Amino acid sequence: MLTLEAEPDHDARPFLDIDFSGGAVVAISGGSDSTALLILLKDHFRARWPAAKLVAVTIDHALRAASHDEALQVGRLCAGLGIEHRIRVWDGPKPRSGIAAAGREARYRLLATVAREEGVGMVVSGHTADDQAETVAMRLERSEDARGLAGMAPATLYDDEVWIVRPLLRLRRAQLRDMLRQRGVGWIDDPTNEDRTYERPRVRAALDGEGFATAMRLAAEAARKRCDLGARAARLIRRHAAQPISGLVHLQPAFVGEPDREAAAYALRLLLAAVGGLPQLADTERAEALLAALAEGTSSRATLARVLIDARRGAIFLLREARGLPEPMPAVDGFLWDGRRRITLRDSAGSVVIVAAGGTEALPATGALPRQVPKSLARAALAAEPAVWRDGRCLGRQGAGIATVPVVAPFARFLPGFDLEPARALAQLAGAAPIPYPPLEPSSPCAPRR
Ligand SMILES: Nc1ncnc2c1ncn2[C@@H]1O[C@H](COP(=O)(O)OP(=O)(O)OP(=O)(O)O)[C@@H](O)[C@H]1O
Repeated sequence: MLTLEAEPDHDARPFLDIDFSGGAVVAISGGSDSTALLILLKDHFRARWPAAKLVAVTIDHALRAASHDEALQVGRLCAGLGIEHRIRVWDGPKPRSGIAAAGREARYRLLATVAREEGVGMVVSGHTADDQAETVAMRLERSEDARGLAGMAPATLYDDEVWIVRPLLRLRRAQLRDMLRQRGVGWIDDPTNEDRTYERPRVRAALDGEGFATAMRLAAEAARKRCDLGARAARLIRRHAAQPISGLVHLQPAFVGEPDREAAAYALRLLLAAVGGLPQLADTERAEALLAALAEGTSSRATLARVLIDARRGAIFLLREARGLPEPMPAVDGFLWDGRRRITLRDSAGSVVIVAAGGTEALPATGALPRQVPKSLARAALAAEPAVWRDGRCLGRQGAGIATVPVVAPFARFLPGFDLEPARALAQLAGAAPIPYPPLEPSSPCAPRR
């Protein structure tokens, strides 16, 4: 049996550092890994968290004829174990290409919805070391950004609210299958897992023992590096960045002279993504080139990753560029507006309200602007902010029971635990709600200092 730099007893007790007091939703497809997860969790809850809620959920992707019956089969397994089981069907339109990614997105959305309905803050998934090694191998092949080589995080915050926890990331699939066989529990083999027209099954088939060990070693190194770099960048953001008015970030010129160049470039990539409202960080080379240009200290204007960078004597400003802003649209609860704001409806039933860019009406009187903020930039930044309109009248940032709540753009949908420190710094900068702690003990990889 292969163990992976395991902490003592980790393999035998994968749930040891997880706080289940708030209960858990178990994501179970019926495959071997999630079936093993369910069995092990059931034991763990009985022994350690007898009063906590455990609910199993199967998503029927409705892509194969057998999926409905398989979901019912999982329901019977759960009934035998005395665990509540829910089935949710992905019944939206299915894209022709990118079906795996769309399915994953729908799955997390449906799982998180059940967690909210059940009043549980955590979804537990059965991702294993095999899944992790495959993920890293695929990212290596695509020569993605080095931070992606960290693979899947032990805990990822979804939609600012629900933690997706992956306790089996250091266990091998073969170990789990052995355990199931010993207990006489069967599982469902999804034919898609063997279908080599898909990338993952191809990578899986090609990954031998050595490839597996290499991928896991790379992942561990990349995770350490990503946490460390993130913490250094977070310090620079806290030290040098401020948001004098909504949508406008002010960077002190000393930022570009910071000796930790790697952290400064990373901080700039994070800031650009946050201001531009993008889920992915700006390109490293371009961010480094921008940093070098800014370090020359001359007045300049540039755009990168939907952000206008305005450097002038004594200040650098970042604001969302005016191009490509969302069209006016009806307000929908939970909608991520331009990647930067979450629309929340409190009590606006029935009223037709449009959220559109163009909040210049919200511009404070010139006297109220902080001294270092040029009026033209303030105006441009506020024009790229959302505003609530009703019957042709602008109600400002909020009104008619609608609020446009700031979120940390690169992490608004998925915040991998590796990135908690920079996400916290960006949340503070944007005036977003503080990011909740993961349900992990502080000794876990990337659990933040409290
Ligand atoms: N249809 C589904 N319903 C609920 N959870 C799912 C579903 N598909 C995947 N998951 C969750 O995501 C994890 C990883 O997904 P992946 O596609 O690798 O699993 P799988 O091959 O379908 O099944 P398993 O991981 O159980 O062997 C699963 O272990 C499970 O926790």
